[in-house]
Amino acid sequence: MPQLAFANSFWESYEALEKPVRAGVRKAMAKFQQLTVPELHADKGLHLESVQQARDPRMRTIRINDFWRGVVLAPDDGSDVFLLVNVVPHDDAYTWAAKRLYTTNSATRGLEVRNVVAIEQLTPVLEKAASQAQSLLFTQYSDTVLRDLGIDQQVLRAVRTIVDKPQLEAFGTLLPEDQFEALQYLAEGFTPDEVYRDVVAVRRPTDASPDPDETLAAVIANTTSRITLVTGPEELTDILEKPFAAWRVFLHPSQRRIAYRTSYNGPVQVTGGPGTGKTVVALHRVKHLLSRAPDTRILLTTYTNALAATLRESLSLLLDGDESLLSRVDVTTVNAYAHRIITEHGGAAPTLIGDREELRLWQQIGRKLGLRWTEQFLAQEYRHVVLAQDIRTLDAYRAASRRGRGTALSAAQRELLWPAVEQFETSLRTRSISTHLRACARAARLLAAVGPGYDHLIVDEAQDLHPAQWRVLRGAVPSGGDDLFITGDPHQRIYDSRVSLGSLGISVAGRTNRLRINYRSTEEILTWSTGILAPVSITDLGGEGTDSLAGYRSLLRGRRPGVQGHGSEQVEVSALVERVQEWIAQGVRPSEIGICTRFNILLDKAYEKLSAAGIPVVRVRDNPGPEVDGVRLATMHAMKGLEFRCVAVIGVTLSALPFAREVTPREVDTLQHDSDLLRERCLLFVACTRAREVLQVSWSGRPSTFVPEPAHH
Ligand SMILES: Nc1ncnc2c1ncn2[C@@H]1O[C@H](COP(=O)(O)OP(=O)(O)OP(=O)(O)O)[C@@H](O)[C@H]1O
Repeated sequence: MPQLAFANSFWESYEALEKPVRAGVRKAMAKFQQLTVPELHADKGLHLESVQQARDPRMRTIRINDFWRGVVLAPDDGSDVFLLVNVVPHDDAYTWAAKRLYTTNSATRGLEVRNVVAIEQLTPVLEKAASQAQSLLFTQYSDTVLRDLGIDQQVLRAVRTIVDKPQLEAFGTLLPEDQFEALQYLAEGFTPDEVYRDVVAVRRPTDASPDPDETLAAVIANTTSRITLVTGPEELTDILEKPFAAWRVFLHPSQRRIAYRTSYNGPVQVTGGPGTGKTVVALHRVKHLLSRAPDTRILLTTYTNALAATLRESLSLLLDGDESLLSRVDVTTVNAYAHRIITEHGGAAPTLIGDREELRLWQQIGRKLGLRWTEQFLAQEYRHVVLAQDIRTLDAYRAASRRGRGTALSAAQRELLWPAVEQFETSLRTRSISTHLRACARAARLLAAVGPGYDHLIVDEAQDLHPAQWRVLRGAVPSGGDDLFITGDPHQRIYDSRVSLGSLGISVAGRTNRLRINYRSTEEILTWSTGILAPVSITDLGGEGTDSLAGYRSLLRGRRPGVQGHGSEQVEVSALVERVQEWIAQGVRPSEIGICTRFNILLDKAYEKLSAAGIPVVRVRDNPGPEVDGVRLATMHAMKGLEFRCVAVIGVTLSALPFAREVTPREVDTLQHDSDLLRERCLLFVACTRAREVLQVSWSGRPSTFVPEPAHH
């Protein structure tokens, strides 16, 4: 019986097909599993036919319905794996197929495809242009170096014409995949050795010796990063019927290398810009760790309840709903975990209060003690010094470093301030209430006494955790190999937390990894959004150095973000309604549209106007499941970790971002002032990077100064 394999180029077209066409694809595919090779060739319905003047003699098309044809690579070497590469409208199928050539990469031994006709046509033209060019992108690498990385003769000739990175990217869709990727890495400044390690070695089978008789089946088996092989009928049904989540199967080698490394001898850190697949890598790491021992217990944490719910769903998808595996993983937020520890080991858990109530309490205490400091200052001192360092006595407070705080406090002032801390804590205790962070501090102490409850801990969205929360996490697993796997992006810090992981006993030295390819957004969205952060520098995840988005890129292309000012808020909201109607008319499902604002007030207005126009709307904070219809509305904070095909960020006005009330005045504390401003800026960055295909940013009156030039005038 022949076997069937799917190239990732197929999924992109399959996902966009209408239901009846998909059913046609399934039916056609099933035949490949039922018929013998001669029967396949003879089957009238399938109508497997060769493509005239095809550059690759193995190209065939099959009938899906009157309008659609599948493009198949058929083995001609006696092996029996057929590769389904695309689904294309009838008239285009032959031209598409005729131009493509599949070859084996000499270094990775994987199957790659190129648009051979286009490369032939373009190269002479580009050679002419290149002879005039000031400099060329790959001059510093010899032919031998490039050949060792798998670059073949035709590509080499093309490579010698490439002037700069944009030209390389433009060429990208024509070039064989592995070769293109090796070139991209070189263009990013990686050394040939690094490229060999990260792109070639990870794919190359260990026993790969040049074998001229290698069959198509063998080469397909080498190409796990781009091709899925389907063996049985159930597997076929399964793969074609489930919503296709590419990330379940096609990890980028840089992702795979991190997620499936057998073991690490301590905490691991994975960073990368928005949409680079950090969460995906975290999920695959869970899968790997589960497979290593039959009784390991894993804790997977994230920042919000909504994200925890999504993580649970994704994990179930990745583990095929296998309860024996899922039952060994707890997915929760750090705060919820702390709460559980307190109820399990410390008796009744306190009622938790929010920031506003906390400030009110500090205000009362400050007044009662006649202190000159504002309630903000007291709350920040408590958060960034007392809780951050787990300080419990005046002596400890006297000796404490106040690094990161912008105003000095003399010994006398500390003595004056400390009674406020004591009163605050007493007041919480007597009323059986607590702040989230103080509850975490308590949970960390309890954990230290009872000992860790898990073997491995995976932490997603790590950039916003406070030292008190890190102490809880540190206590949840024993120190040692594969204890902590930490993913996060310091560019997305939107809460006021600063940590030094090293000082919390979490050393990731020698175990840091960075992801650079964005799988979520188009390059246009990414470039524009990155502009928001251009003027600032960002402290890295561990709190010791700085981080950057160098080399961060997307392979997706689309429209440039729409950036628009309006005369009034009312006009802005009306424009929003029209835009959403347009998107829906274009076939975008309401649940694939996200709308966000800095404040709930504007969000409520948008809610009303959209509902009045008959558009279904739901609020993200109500945790609508994926099956619930309706445009998603959220504040920028609640957008963390989510993604939508179309995103409208509205109300990006001068007075909303930065929001003055959330920014500590410079004269109260300069460092806090700067960090508050940065946090507001990151908030806009987070909001904009939720968009997959379309981003629309708007304001009324004057725009926020965070909106990158030239839109901002
Ligand atoms: N190897 C892959 N192949 C295809 N899609 C991928 C791959 N890796 C990630 N994705 C997709 O890219 C999107 C972003 O992934 P993910 O949410 O893991 O990124 P992230 O780095 O955690 O983002 P953020 O920091 O913005 O929360 C998701 O839609 C995910 O399914």
